[in-house]
Parts: sequence; structure tokens; C-alpha cells
Amino acid sequence: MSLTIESLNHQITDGHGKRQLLSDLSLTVGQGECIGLMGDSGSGKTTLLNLIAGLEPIQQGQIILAGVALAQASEQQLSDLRKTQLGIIFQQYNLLSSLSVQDNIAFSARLADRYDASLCTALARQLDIQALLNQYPLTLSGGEMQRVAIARAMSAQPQLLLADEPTGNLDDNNSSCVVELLVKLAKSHNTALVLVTHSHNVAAKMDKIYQLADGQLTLVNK
Ligand SMILES: Nc1ncnc2c1ncn2[C@@H]1O[C@H](COP(=O)(O)OP(=O)(O)OP(=O)(O)O)[C@@H](O)[C@H]1O
Repeated sequence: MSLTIESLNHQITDGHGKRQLLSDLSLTVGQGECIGLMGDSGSGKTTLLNLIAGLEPIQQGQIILAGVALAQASEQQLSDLRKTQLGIIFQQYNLLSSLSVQDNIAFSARLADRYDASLCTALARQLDIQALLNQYPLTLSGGEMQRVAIARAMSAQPQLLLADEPTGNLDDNNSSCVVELLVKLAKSHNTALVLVTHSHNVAAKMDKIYQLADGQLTLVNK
């Protein structure tokens, strides 16, 4: 199992006082399994990703990522886990503008001390970005930037990929292409994927779709 969430509760304090955002939420994601996470704006999808990434403290319940219980992990263990077991893909790509495409792809792998030149070459080929390797991010289209971001996230061979609206800035054609590549890569590398999206078309490409509402996840029929 790549990810297990057990009875997670999470409260936030906003202008209206305390609010229970996640309520006794549980989820398991197996190796290579691709999960779509949908839900209204403000339902807590990004907060759930942040908790899985160890970026927000767990208030109650447990998250086990790659065998590590996050609630008991030290800051150092969480940081190591993020470097070696997690790939994160954002809507805004978050590429490093001063690094070439090639160096962006290698970046996560070097950080995790897992650089493998042949894997980086294979990822570039699978994502059809070989011709862009010496270019810089600002010269790329949105779809190209997101394919580079996917290669970068995969280069460290993580157990789990988190993607927060990765196609939010892309048109329908690019969006389909990027998501299909993402799922194909996740499957071929046995990497689990949790992808947040507002698009039913994107979610339909995942193995399972969950709807987050009232702090709970419900499996949706595709
Ligand atoms: N640290 C925090 N303190 C107070 N409120 C917070 C905090 N983090 C998130 N929130 C609130 O929690 C709610 C859920 O936010 P979150 O970003 O997780 O929702 P979302 O489902 O990802 O929304 P969207 O689809 O719009 O991106 C929002 O009302 C947000 O304002």
C-alpha cells in the first residue's frame, strides 16, 4: 500500500470560528493506483493533499505514506519523505526558470540522491519533450511546461504523486494529453497518483473517483 489514511479529522479556524473540514476520513491507495479527487471549492481537497505531503500537522487520525506514520514523524523524517517518496505537480507548474528543461527534470532526482540519467532520458521520450531539453521554462507552452513538471516529479521515482489541478491552466486537448501521459507513466512505474480536479473528463481517466463533501470521501461511479 502506498498511502493509508485512517480516521483523519481536521479543524480550521476562519472568520466564522472553528470548522470541521475533514471528518473521520479514511482512504487507501495501492501501488500504481490512480485516484481522482473532486469536490466543491473550499471542501478541503488542497488541505488533504497538504496533510498527505506532511506540510500541515495532523490533528487527529493517521496518514501512513510509504510505511511511515506521519503523525509521529519528525520534521527531518517528513522532509526526507517528501524528497524521496513524493512527487508534487501543481497547476502553475512551478518550474525553476533559471534551469534548463533538462536540469529541471534532474532536479528532484538529485535532491533525493537518486539521479539516473537513463531514467531522465526515458521520461523525456515518454513525455515527448526530448526536443525541449536545452530550452528554458519561459519559452515553453503550458502543456509543455506541465509535461516537464511531470518528468521532474517522476525522476526521483516516488511512491506517490500528488497533483493539484494539474490541467487547470490547459485547454481540453492539452489537458487530455497530459492526463493520459500522467496515468500511463504512473502505471508503468508503479507510482500511485492522487489527482485533484474539477473536470469530470479528467477524473474519468483515473481508476477511481472520490467526492469530498462534508469532510468525508465518497466513491463515485464512473
Ligand atoms: N490554515 C488554514 N486556516 C484557516 N482556514 C483554512 C486554512 N487552510 C484552508 N483553510 C480554509 O479551508 C477551506 C478548504 O480549503 P482548500 O484549499 O483545502 O479547499 P479546496 O477544496 O482545495 O478548494 P478549491 O477547489 O477552491 O481549490 C477553505 O475555506 C479555506 O479558506
